[in-house]
Amino acid sequence: MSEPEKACSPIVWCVGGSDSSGGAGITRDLATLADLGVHGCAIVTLVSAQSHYAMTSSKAMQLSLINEQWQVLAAEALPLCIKIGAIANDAQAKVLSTRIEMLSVPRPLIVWDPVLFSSSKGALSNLSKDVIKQLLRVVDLVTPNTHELASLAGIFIDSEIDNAFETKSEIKSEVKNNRDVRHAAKTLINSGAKSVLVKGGHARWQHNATDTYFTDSEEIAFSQPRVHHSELRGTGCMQASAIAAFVAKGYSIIDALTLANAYVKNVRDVSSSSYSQSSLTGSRQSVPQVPRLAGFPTNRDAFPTVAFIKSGAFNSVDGCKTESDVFDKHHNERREKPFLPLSHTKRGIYPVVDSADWIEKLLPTGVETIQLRIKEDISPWDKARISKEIQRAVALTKSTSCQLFINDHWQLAIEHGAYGVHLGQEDLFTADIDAIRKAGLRLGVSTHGYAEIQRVKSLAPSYIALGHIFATKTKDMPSQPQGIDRLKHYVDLCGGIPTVAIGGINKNRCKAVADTGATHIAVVTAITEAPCPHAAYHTLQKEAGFVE
Ligand SMILES: Cc1ncc(COP(=O)(O)OP(=O)(O)O)c(N)n1
Ligand SMILES: Cc1ncsc1CCOP(=O)(O)O
Ligand SMILES: [Mg+2]
Repeated sequence: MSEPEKACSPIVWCVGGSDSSGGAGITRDLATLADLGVHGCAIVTLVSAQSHYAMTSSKAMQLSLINEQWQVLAAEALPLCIKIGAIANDAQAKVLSTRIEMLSVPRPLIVWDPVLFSSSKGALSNLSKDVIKQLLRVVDLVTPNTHELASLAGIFIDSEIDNAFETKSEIKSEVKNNRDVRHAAKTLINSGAKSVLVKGGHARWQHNATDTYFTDSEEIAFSQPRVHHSELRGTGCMQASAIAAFVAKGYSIIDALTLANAYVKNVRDVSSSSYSQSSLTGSRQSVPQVPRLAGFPTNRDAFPTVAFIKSGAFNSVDGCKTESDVFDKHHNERREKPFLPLSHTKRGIYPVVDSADWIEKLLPTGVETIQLRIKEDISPWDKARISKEIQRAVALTKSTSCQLFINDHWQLAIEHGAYGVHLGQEDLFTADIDAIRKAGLRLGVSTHGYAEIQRVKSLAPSYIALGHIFATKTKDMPSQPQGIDRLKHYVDLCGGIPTVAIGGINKNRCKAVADTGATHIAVVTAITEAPCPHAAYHTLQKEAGFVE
């Protein structure tokens, strides 16, 4: 399948050093951006002479040249994202920090891959603690590996050695397990960093390779099976550039992190397969592994497992001693115990309504799936009344073949023996998922993009809802409408788990939605605001091609 959006290329600036081997640095950044359909501009900070195995020298660009590169680009067009890699010295870092601070709002998202050493083993950067602190505070996302994280956190943790060391690489905090990762990342956040993505490639203590994203309120883990003997250089550059590329293409930051993770996995895979082939034909020793391009990730197996972790969650997961245990447990356990599948395999329109009366009204249409969505913030409902309404809805559908999902109120759905429960992302932190499964109820879960889909797949639910596809006036949505192209990708990513498309779908749009392969189409106003709801239901069924 091709990439979803192919409008004119968005722009990303790359600030960093050249690597003569092409394996890393700004050369790799630009190749990554081009591979993902983004136009890359370059602000070169240093020129390095390096091969895949060694770096012989590196020379910093003059400040005037850094300034001139920035100015000439800014005069033309500001980018949607700026990716920063190696910075040669304090003077350069100060210029960059000042320039970033001067950008007008809304400013580009700034991603800093804090490269200190080249993967071909040589120092690239010699920054003092003060400029590192300043940089950390002006950028939006910093993407250290665990060694770089230790160095960065050490700056803030170890205040007594303040004057004893000149360079940040000499100041280390301990990062030997996931607890240390979390502590060090939190140190950066508490010291003013807006968000940190700690890459797990060097975290040998983890069973999987888990990248963890921290903000002051979130912690999200992206896990892939660990690759043990990769000789590929420049993966950090690729990942940070890919994040910048996906943000520039309009993806949310967590979707950009998910897509970039999948992208790097694909680059690793294609590069290592061509590398092993070259070893069959020639002497492997003399052939360095060079990165190949992989394009927009569309293959399901490239995508990481995603876990959203609430503060304190680690203490409440049985038998888990470390955070990585939690990720593994989360992944494996849910996969082993899927929710019951939907009883009806036929595709259909799925009305979402706010009362048992509506259900009674729509049942004669022969509707096969329906949802009771009572929102206390929209109209005054007390618990007793909600309970009665759910009880009545269950009674109405019991002797029919209609599958009734209850939105939000999972305890009452269990208590009254509903067919299923529909939960939102926030509900997943609080609802007792095991209790719903054990009670034999089906589960549907809302998602709004790649990261949430990957999160929810681990639960093996009865369906995954994908929204909102078009603008809707029924609900204030914090996310952007997804559109048809992305919906197609999401349906594919769900890999056979039934899907429900929702949001702004009406009779004119339901054919395009159905053509994506979404199993069901959920609608509120297309039915509840129609002059004749029965006729509206049948028209939607027909327009979607669900009936002749
Ligand atoms: C089929 C379907 N998809 C999505 C939603 C939205 O559910 P949720 O995220 O729980 O938000 P609220 O509906 O509770 O506002 C849904 N209800 N049904
Ligand atoms: C509950 C909900 N969740 C995502 S969009 C939506 C509302 C869909 O309503 P409509 O079909 O009227 O756009
Ligand atoms: Mg809900």
